[in-house]
Formats: sequence, C-alpha cells, structure tokens
Amino acid sequence: MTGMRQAVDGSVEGVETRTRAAVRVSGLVKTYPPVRARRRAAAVPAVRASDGVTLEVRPGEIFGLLGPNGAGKSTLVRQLTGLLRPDEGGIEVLGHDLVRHPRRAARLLAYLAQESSALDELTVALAAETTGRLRGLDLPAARRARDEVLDELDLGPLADRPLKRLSGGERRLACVAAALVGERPLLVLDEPTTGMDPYARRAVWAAVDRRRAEHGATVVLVTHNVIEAETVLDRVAVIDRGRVIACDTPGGLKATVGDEVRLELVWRDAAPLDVPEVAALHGTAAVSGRRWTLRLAPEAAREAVSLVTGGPAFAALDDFRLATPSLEDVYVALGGRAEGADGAEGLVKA
Ligand SMILES: Nc1ncnc2c1ncn2[C@@H]1O[C@H](COP(=O)(O)OP(=O)(O)OP(=O)(O)O)[C@@H](O)[C@H]1O
Repeated sequence: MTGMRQAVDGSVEGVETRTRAAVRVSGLVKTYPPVRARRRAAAVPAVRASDGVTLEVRPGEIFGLLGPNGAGKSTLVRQLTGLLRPDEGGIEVLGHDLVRHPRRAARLLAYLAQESSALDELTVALAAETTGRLRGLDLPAARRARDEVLDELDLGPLADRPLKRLSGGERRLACVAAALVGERPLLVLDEPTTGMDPYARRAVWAAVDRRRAEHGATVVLVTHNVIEAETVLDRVAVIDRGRVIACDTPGGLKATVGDEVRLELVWRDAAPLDVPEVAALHGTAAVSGRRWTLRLAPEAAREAVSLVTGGPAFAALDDFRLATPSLEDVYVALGGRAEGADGAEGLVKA
C-alpha cells in the first residue's frame, strides 16, 4: 500500500512509478546561446526556448503540444528524443533517464522531425524498409512491415519513386510511413500532416490510432491545427514562450472559457459600418479581411445574429456561423491570438 502511494505521488523510482507515465518531463530548461553579429548577419540574442517545462504523458495516450510559432514545441520534442541536451531538468521515457542515456531514445521511440531530407535519395519503399532494418528487423520482417505500411497509407503507387521526386504532401506521407515501421512504443511526431490533403491526413490519423489501439503505443504530437487536434488528441499541453500555460483534455480546456460562443460573420464586400448596430459590433470583433469573429455570451450572440440577419445589414452579409468554444478560443482566452489561414485555423503569436 505504501509502495502504491509512493508510486502515485511520483516520489519513488519503483516499477509502478516507471509504468505510470510513458513520458515524464520535469523542470526542463534549454537556452540557445547568443550569436555575435558578423559582417552581413545581425546578432542573435540568447533564446530561452524551454523555460521550466513539466508534464507527464500517460501510456497509450495521444498527447498534443499546441502553440504558436516559436513557442518551443520542436525544442521540447528534440530534447525528448535525445537529440538536444537540456541545460536543466529531467526526461524519463518508459522508465529510462534520457538525459543520462540519450542514445536509448533510438530503441524506445520513433521520431518524425518537422523537416527531414535524410531519406530524399531513397525510394518510398526503400525508405520504409531501411528504417525497419535500422530498427533491428531482419530483411523479411522489414519487407513485410514495409508492405503493410505502404498499403495502410495508400502509398503503393508511389513505392518506386525517390522521395526527392514527390510533392511536399507525398514526401511527408512517405516520411510518416518510414517512421511507423518497426513498432516503437512511443511515437513523437512533429506536425506529421503538414501539406497533406484530407485523405492522406485521415489515413495518417487512422494509422496512428491503430498503433495505439493494437500495440498500446503512446503518441506525442506537435500540431498547429486546432481543429485536427480536437478530434485526435486525448490531452493537450498549450505551450507559449517555452512554458506550459495549460494542460488538459480538449473538453476540459474548452470548459475553462465558460459558455462563450463564437460568432463568425463574413461580409460580401466591406462591412456596412454605416449601420449603427454593425458599427457597434465592430468594436469587439477580430477582423480578418471580410471575416469578423466575435466571442459573446449566448444571449448577446443571439441578439447579434438577429440584428445582422433582420435589418439592413443582411444584404451585405455573405455567411455567418455560430460555434461552441474550440481549442482556438481557449488559446485566445489564454492570451494568444488566433488567425484563420487558407480556410484552416491556425495559431500565431500575439
Ligand atoms: N538552433 C537554434 N538556435 C537559436 N535559436 C533557436 C534555434 N532553434 C529554435 N530557436 C528559437 O527557439 C524558440 C523556440 O523554437 P522552436 O523551433 O522550438 O518553436 P516551435 O514551437 O517548434 O515553433 P514552430 O511552430 O514555428 O515550429 C524560437 O524563438 C526560435 O527562434
């Protein structure tokens, strides 16, 4: 009983403690050193990219890292994967201390970096097969795993093409395929679906989920796409300026913004600011081109809808949408700023 309690409060290095968290990060600090000015390049100040990050990922969880550009997500995952040494703090993956033993990461996890050109010269099939071999599979097993993953991600028609001759989305999909070969208990994926069409995205999420369901894999995922994040993630840590500013389930995070709803108005052309009620809404709207986004209490949102659909403003209105809070609203409530880009919702730094 005592042993259990010790394991639960995380104070003892016991078996229970080891298995309770798949990943445990504590007090992680990483500062990139300053770079002095040269003749053509300006000086770069020191950047504290991890500023005391503490978090735990449970076994079998799909855990997301969400945050604006430059928040420190990639820096965090590069430390998690043993590629970057923290200045301070601890990293434990499946009971292994990766600060002391960074090389063990290769046996414990598969890492898909944000950008990689390492496989560019290989064909899609050979990239998957080689990764399998590097992860200790014998040749027949590597070929079996290769065929399975190419089939799973619908990459068969591209199997014999070198990665460097593929489109951006296709290349990304081939890199995901290679990362998934050779079953690692932890998958660390840095923006895996960037540049992919909806079919490819869906295939990737299904493949990731299958590894969790059938092999109990744990997944740490960096993403900008909050809509995608809401459907895929069990829990999410919101990172900003090297810190975890919130960590919960998507539902739990959304509950923190209360019952606010989001009203989006899209005007045909310019908004009719000569209509006094529209001019009044303008003051509280986040304006992005023809699109206005307002965050309102339900009653105020109803009033605003009847105002823009019932009066003279209606002729100028192209579309409107009422939505319950999204992770993006949570992010905004936490002090960030949201911005839609090319129809996809993303996060940008305030
Ligand atoms: N090699 C480096 N040298 C110096 N500063 C760096 C280096 N890599 C990243 N940084 C800085 O560290 C901070 C965190 O960067 P990081 O790449 O971890 O952010 P990120 O959250 O992954 O961003 P993005 O969403 O744009 O990929 C940024 O301010 C960035 O400019």
